Amino acid sequence: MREIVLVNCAYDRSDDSVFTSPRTCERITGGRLARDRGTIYPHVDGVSTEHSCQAVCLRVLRAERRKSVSGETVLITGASRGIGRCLALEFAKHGASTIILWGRDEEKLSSVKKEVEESGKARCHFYRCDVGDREQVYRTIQKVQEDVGAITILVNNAGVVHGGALLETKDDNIEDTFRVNTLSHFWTTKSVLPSMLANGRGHVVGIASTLGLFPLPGVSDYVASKFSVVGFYESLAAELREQGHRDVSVTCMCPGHTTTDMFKDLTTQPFSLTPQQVAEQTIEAVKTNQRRVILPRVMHLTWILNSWLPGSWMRNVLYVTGAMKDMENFCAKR
Ligand SMILES: NC(=O)C1=CN([C@@H]2O[C@H](COP(=O)(O)OP(=O)(O)OC[C@H]3O[C@@H](n4cnc5c(N)ncnc54)[C@H](OP(=O)(O)O)[C@@H]3O)[C@@H](O)[C@H]2O)C=CC1
Ligand SMILES: CC1=C(/C=C/C(C)=C/C=C/C(C)=C/C=O)C(C)(C)CCC1
Repeated sequence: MREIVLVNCAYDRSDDSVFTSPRTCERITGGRLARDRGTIYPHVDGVSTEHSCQAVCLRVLRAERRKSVSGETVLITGASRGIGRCLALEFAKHGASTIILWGRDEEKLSSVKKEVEESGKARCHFYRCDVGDREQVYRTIQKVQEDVGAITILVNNAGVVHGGALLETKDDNIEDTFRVNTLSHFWTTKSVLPSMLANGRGHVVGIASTLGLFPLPGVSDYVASKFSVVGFYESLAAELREQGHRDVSVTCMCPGHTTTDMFKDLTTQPFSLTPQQVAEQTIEAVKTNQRRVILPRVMHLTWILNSWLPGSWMRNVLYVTGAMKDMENFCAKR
């Protein structure tokens, strides 16, 4: 691990990154750190200020912190299709030794297992598990640990959307949304965390959504479930840090609209992502220990403006871009 002293930096509290100033870093530190000018260091430890620092030295442990996923045992929920399937293939491509797929459709899981095994050297197993059922999650995790051993990377990806205006949404659907999109993250994480802490090695990843940061109309249960899950990862990251467990990391991914089955009726979205892009960025986030990732990056702006500007701003943008019409169609089909 390399230790660098950075001078004249800005610290971004949202993702723990430090930006070095392009001009003054060189002047103050001399030639030694010239190559660090204008660099962004993600996920920096040991920063005690939240503001721009003028000529303040920060001790930064970095670069060699970048980890590899090679040899890891990765459990992915909701891996039968969409983002989960791409995550399985991508982890295999990046050298994970064992991939464990969870879902409810055994036929589809079996076909993803085949794809993973054909794509490289990873071993792959699949288990039928409804993540919305707490007892099933506990039973299945135990079976996985007996069959395969300790899970070192957990990706909570499974999700559902029912959608529709609140008064037209069935109570059962609201409960299902919370069971799958939110509560399941508690059950799976509680099950794998003890072995991660005991082994001093692990990473818990949650696939949340930009809808966990700002709302859209017509999907209030989905939005609320994602806001909750973003809160879960924020709090868990803080808790592990406070307890001194620096070898177990937490990442919360917040992708915007992605071209899978889930929101396939949102047809005219600008800035849509492919599931492959989300999978690639997730692996990059794991390797660089990022706590929260918002995709595409332009959505940072939406999130900030939504907090600062009146609600009518967002409404107008959604009308002008056609996103509101799309949401209406989406709801009408539910
Ligand atoms: N699509 C989008 O625009 C975005 C999606 N996301 C999030 O990404 C994640 C993946 O979504 P995406 O790939 O698009 O969706 P898909 O609908 O394509 O896939 C959802 C996956 O979740 C699984 N799943 C659903 N319910 C359960 C359950 N009760 N138990 C176990 N598995 C279950 C499905 O498996 P099964 O075969 O069992 O149904 C499927 O594998 C979700 O959490 C979603 O909220 C985030 C941002 C944008
Ligand atoms: C807010 C906003 C937009 C729409 C975002 C949408 C429609 C996001 C959908 C996200 C989904 C479906 C997430 C699922 O989890 C635009 C038009 C890009 C312009 C900038 C402001």
